[in-house]
Amino acid sequence: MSCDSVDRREVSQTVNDNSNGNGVFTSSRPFLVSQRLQLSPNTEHIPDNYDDLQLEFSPSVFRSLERYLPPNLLSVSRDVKVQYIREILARYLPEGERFQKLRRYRQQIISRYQPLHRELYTLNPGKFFAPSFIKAVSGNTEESLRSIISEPSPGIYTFEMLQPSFCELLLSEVENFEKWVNETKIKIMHPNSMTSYGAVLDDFGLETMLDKLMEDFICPISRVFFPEVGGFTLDSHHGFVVHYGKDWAVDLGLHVDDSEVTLNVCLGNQFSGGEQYFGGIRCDKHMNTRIEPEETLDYSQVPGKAVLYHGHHRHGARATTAGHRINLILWCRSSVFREMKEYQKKNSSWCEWCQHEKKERQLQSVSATKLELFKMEESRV
Ligand SMILES: O=C(O)CCC(=O)C(=O)O
Ligand SMILES: [Fe+2]
Repeated sequence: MSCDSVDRREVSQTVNDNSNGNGVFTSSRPFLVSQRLQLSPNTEHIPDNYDDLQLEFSPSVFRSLERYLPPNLLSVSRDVKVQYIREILARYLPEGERFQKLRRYRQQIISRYQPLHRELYTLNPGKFFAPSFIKAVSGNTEESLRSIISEPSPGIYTFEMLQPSFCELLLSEVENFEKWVNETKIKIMHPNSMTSYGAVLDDFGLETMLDKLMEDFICPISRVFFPEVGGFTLDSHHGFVVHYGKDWAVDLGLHVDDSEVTLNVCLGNQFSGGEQYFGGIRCDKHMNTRIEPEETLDYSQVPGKAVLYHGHHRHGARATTAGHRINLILWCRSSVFREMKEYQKKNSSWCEWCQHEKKERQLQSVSATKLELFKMEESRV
């Protein structure tokens, strides 16, 4: 089942790059603030005109909200502003209405788009996955999974997953879809507010296949490695591809995903650079805290190979310096976990900063108690 559609908040929450304390993770992309409006308008700014666009809210709403955009977004293209403002406005639509809208949007695309490789639309493990991956998941034990999984840094799991022939087919399907979008001039939604270069696979018919992939192949892994965020109850996803290179995005700033667990698989092609970097797991409250040296990891993308991580494991992508890199991303969510509001708790068991603060508090309290005891001893002597 997929109810990602109800929740089109697939906006990565971005971390202010300057606040990580080491200055390594800078990015040339403009999306370096959380997706919010400013408290007061920039009265000097002259907004764009939105009259020619068919939008679900009046053009005047876009014009007036534009003045409230974060300063670094005031000068980006109108398309990017539209996307940003639309996603903020969508939060105010009743949930049912949002769901209907997304269903209609998908229906419109699916009824018009002719898939190139129909065999991609039904999950076929033998054709899609590496035999070692199928064997490990069918084993369904921590031991069988660990036999194919590496953990280059705590909480980051990598493994061979997709067959080269599947990657090629999916790349060709995405290319075909994007060509069709260009030809028909249909307006499609970007994967999220940080990523304008890419396509949402769920929007053109791959939702059911990806749902099955998550349920049958990712859940068994996240059940073992991510129980703290409901890894055994993943029940919806947001699936998309992202493009990097000269004609696409260059890099991606440090951020967390709107997911409990994220699967990221490189599909190809030939490229240099584009490493994914990581900087520790943080809850919303501690997103801007510094990265500890032991939390950093640079992971080089290899076609067919997957990386699986906690959605709040901060990460970004280094510049793809040559060629074209395309990755398949699956943001996996658990409605049970979200319902429990576990991630809004004061102290998240999985946030490394919350745990660090908790330890500090315990140490302080032990020292204070010791000091008091010492004072009492002193006064008795
Ligand atoms: O560049 C990548 O592979 C990571 C993309 C990513 O983190 C995202 O789209 O949320
Ligand atoms: Fe991400």
